[in-house]
Order: sequence, then C-alpha cells, then structure tokens
Amino acid sequence: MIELAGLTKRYGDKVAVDHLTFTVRPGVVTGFLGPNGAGKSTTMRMILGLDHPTAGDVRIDGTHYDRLKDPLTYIGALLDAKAVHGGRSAWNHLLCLAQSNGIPSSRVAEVLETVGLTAVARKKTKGFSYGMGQRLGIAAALLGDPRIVMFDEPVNGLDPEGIHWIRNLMKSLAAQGRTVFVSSHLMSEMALTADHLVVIGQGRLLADTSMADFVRANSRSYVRIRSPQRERLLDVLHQAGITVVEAGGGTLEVAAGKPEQIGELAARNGIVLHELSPQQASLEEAFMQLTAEAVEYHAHAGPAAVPQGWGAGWKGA
Ligand SMILES: Nc1ncnc2c1ncn2[C@@H]1O[C@H](COP(=O)(O)OP(=O)(O)OP(=O)(O)O)[C@@H](O)[C@H]1O
Repeated sequence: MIELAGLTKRYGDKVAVDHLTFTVRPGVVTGFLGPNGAGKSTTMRMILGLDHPTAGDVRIDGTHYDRLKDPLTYIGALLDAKAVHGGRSAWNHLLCLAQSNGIPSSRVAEVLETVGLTAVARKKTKGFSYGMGQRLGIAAALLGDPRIVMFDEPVNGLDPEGIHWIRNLMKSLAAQGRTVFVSSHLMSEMALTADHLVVIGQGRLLADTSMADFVRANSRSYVRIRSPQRERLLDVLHQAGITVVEAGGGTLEVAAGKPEQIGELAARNGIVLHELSPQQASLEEAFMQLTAEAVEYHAHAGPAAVPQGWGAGWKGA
C-alpha cells in the first residue's frame, strides 16, 4: 500500500505537486493519469525518496522509503529505463543490483525469464532496443519480488506486442495481490489496464475513483441521426417530447432515446433516415474535459482539429 497525505512539491514559484492525498491499494492496478507536466513523475520520485516533499508525507506499507530495510523487496519501480550502464550485460546489471540489495542471485535468472530476456542475458545493454531496455527496467523492478510495483509511463515508445505484454504483466501482478501503480497520460491506455484511477492536473487531485464508476459517470450515450427531411423529423421528435440537439454537419443527437423508438416514429411519419446509430462518448473525451482547465500547454489547434465534445471546459489555446 502507498499512502500520500497532503504531499506537496514546489520548485521556486512552481507548485509541481499540490496537497495530494490518496491511497494506492493492493490487488488492483491503479492508473495514475494526468496530462503532460501534471506532476506524475515528481509524485513517483517522492514516493521513492528521490525528491523531498516541500510538505506532506508519503509512506510505503506504513514506512518512509528511506527507512525501509532492503527497499527493493518492498517496492520495485521503473522510472527511467535508460538509467542503465550500457557497457554491462543485462545479467551483470541485475546481479549487481541483487548483490547490493540483499537479494539472492537466483532471482536474476528468474526475472530475466519473466521479461523474456534470457536469450540476450549476456549481451551488453547498449545494443538493446528501446523495448528490450524497458523489459530490463521491469526485470530490475521485479528483482526483489516486491509487494508494490510502480511504473512511470511504461508503454511509451513500445510496439503493440510490447504494450500487450506490459498490460498482461501488470494485471497478473495485481492478481497475485500486489499493489500496482502505473502512470500514463492516455485514458485509452488506462481503460484497458486499470481497475482504479487517480487523475491529477497541475499537481492537484481531480479524481480518485474506480474505473467502473468513472466509465459509468462519463460514458455519455446518445443516438445520432441524419435525415434528408431534417426539419420534418425535428417537428415529429419535438411533438413526441424527445429532446434533440443539433450537432455539426447536419446531424442530430438525442441523449435520452432509443434508436428503435426514433426509427418507428420516423417510419410512422414516412420520414427517410440516412443514419440512426447508438453512440458512446469516448473516455478520452471525458478525461480531456476533466483536465482541460489543468492542461499546462494547450496545442494551437484549429476548430477542425478539436475532437467533437471537447467543448465544456475548453478555454482555448
Ligand atoms: N527539477 C525541477 N525543477 C523545476 N521544475 C520541475 C522540476 N521537475 C519537474 N518540474 C516541473 O513540475 C511540473 C510537473 O512535472 P512532472 O515531470 O512531474 O510531470 P508529469 O506529469 O510526469 O509530466 P510528463 O507526462 O510530461 O512526464 C512540470 O511543470 C515540470 O516542469
């Protein structure tokens, strides 16, 4: 378990992490979500004692990282996969880590097997691809057989096979009862992996919720309709007491309506429909709306580049 209480980090005038209070629990994958610059890496660095909080507190299984005996047996982390001495083999890199952290050498072969690097174990890591480096970083995180694992943007730069592998690994670690804390700036990625979500923006907590609740609260469903007899259809829907919103491109949207009901109404009134389709707003849109106010660097996008439905909290670039 990781417990943050009022955790705060300032760099001069800049508040990178602002009174964060939440708990990361065992047995589930907790996604740590926020736009670029939200404070995710800074938070993770404070959890590992690499940065000192300006205020507040963070504990790992009730203890500060600095006071853990053999910390790698409590928490394993992947923060920066490139932080490896390129002249060493994967085997030697892990062996050094094991020996300096009171971990049996037998774990080296085990974790290399887990991450699929056994065949290249004796090769120097400077020849490794990005994906292989990422796997080595994960092997190092798993070396102490820790109860808690923490990964900072682990799927960044990976190919689809690597992404699939990391997703399954995180789920199986959680299924073993471990605490799994993983950061991302992509809601779509978290939707496939995380059971619980902690969302931050500009260092502040925006949501701490189960994935299921987030989906329930944010997946707006509606029916999209296109008809060459648009005005006539609008009249018929209004008469039936159905609220219609005029969306762009001549389409209509009905929030609380069933396609069957709308289709039957149209048929009864001899109205031609070119489209009648149930739609689900994407979680990515919900995440962007949640964090829109807190995004540090807006892209300069013209109206055509802005996803539909972005609108609500958008302040403009
Ligand atoms: N050493 C530092 N000195 C000054 N400012 C810093 C330092 N480290 C981070 N920051 C600032 O703190 C804020 C949070 O940065 P952080 O890297 O934690 O965000 P992040 O959510 O991990 O972003 P990303 O997804 O881009 O990695 C940013 O505005 C960043 O510029």
